Amino acid sequence: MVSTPLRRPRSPSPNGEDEMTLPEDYKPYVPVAKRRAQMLSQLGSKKQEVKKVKTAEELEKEMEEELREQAEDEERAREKARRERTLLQAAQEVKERKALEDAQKSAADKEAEKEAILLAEMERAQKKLASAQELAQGTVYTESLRTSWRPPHYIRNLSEEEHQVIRDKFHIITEGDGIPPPIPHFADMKVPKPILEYLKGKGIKKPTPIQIQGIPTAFAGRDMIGIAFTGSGKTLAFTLPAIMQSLEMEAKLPFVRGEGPVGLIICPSRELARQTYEGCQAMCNALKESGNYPELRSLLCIGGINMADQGDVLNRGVHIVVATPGRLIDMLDKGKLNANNCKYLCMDEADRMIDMGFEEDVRSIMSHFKYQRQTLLFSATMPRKIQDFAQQSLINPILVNVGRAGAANMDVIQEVEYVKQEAKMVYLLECLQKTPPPVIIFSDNKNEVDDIQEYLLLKGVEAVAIHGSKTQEEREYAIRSFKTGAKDVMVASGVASKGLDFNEIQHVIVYTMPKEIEDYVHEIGRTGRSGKTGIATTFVNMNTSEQTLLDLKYLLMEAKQKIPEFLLSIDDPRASHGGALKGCPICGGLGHGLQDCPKLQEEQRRKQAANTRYDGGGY
Ligand SMILES: Nc1ncnc2c1ncn2[C@@H]1O[C@H](COP(=O)(O)OP(=O)(O)OP(=O)(O)O)[C@@H](O)[C@H]1O
Repeated sequence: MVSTPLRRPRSPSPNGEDEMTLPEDYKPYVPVAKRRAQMLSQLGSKKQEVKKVKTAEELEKEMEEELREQAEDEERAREKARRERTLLQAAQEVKERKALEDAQKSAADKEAEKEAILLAEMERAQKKLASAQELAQGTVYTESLRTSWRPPHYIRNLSEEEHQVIRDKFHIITEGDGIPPPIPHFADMKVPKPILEYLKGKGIKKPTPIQIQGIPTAFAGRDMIGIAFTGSGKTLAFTLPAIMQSLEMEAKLPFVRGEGPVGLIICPSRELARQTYEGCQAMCNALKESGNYPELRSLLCIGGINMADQGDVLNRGVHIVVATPGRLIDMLDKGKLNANNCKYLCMDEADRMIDMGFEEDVRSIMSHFKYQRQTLLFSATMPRKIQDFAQQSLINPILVNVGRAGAANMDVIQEVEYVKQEAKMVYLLECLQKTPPPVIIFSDNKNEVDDIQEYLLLKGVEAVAIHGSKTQEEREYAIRSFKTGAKDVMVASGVASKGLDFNEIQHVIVYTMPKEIEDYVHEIGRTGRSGKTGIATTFVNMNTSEQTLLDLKYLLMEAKQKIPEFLLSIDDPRASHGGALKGCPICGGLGHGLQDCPKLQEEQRRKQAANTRYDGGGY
């Protein structure tokens, strides 16, 4: 309750002017010296009056005492005022600090709001991914595809809690409804024996975490988003289900000319497609050679090769097609292939596919489907765009995630070194001594790739080079000679070698740090594969942007790597906003927010360039 202060009525001022009202007990201030003088003069007169009662000395003493007490009272009052002032000041400081924090908090909130608007816009910009027929007929699938595969009895009998214990043990994170159980042994997945034998021969005896959860999920016919770090065995997790589906279909009714494929695997690069195709074909061969299974035929469908060479496969019906988008669309448009029987669609490196502008191509491929298919997206990173993409093309999907999307492989020892631009080439030679071959050197600049190769050749190092401007033959020669060990070093542009699985790379040298941390994760991921440890050395210098360095710093921290002093000293402007830092929703980088995402900026730049070209009448 608030009490109303009592106010005394004022008597009007005699001169009519407004006077300040003084309290009744008001005493004007008289300095100590003046009071002492007044008292002494009073004392003089009092001395005579009380002469008979008290001696002058006694009176003087009394006065002194009184004065001392007054002085002490004053000092106490001053002290009280001082204390009040300090308290007031402290309260003011607290108030100011709170106001500042509030302002910062609202800045962070504003940022989050902006991000939400941007993301919503991006979502709206994407159309539903479906075939022309489905769109025209308004077909909406609500249930996953059914397959005849079931986990073995003893696994089905385990409780959900027991399944979760296995997931936790292997750091598998899942999201979705009715998630199939994780299965930690290939044999329990009911994988055909000849394939098990083949895998064993390649040293693949136990499934990796992404395979433990991913293979049963795919075998059960569920749509899925598979996220796992580089080199964690994603390829097997999506080729094996394609083979199983093909076996099931072939067993029902053997494929004849013009039929198929059952499984379609799309990769962003020719090299990656070839590698996936070879792995797939090897498993099909193992089945056929066992004599107990029908022949399954796979087809490689990429630019730069003569499709007539695979005419035999096309003539007899094809079960699995591994393709790059451009050549696949060409084949579908020309009617050399059709998706009428296709039940299984997988996009490897889906994030890269979208980055490389294949989104429209994927839409175009989707438009060839007549019936529901099982769709899988695999990626080492999980930008927001993939989540949106999945939402538009997957039905009741399951997310299988091993480790944070975009995190680096923990089996890679990451060493970051500050090397001046002009010293890089010479230092590279020294750096090559760190490990025996094979070694991969990355640079995002094609000219730099050529320069490095030339320099190494001059220095007597057996090096090959690969980048986007090389011919198909040159690229294939480089990969072949490096894979077989004929060449010790491969100098590569990041794009040309994404997802490639080379044998036991000892050392990756990131000669020029890529702008996008995702690319860096892919590059260093060429080593430290299938559980082996590898080394990655990265050169940074003044040319590396602070934001990239910040992304790198957080990535190193997350992977519990040694952080060089110069990285430690970089402050994160967002850290002052307080609260935990969340990764960029676009690329997963930990050192920046959505608005500073280099990926988003690159995309906007591309769009702008395309618009400018269009406006300029270039088409
Ligand atoms: N269960 C396993 N046990 C041991 N090695 C395996 C297993 N599964 C796959 N591998 C091997 O691990 C290597 C990496 O596998 P893979 O290429 O599928 O990785 P990835 O996750 O696709 O990597 P990236 O994201 O870089 O493409 C391959 O040589 C593969 O033969």
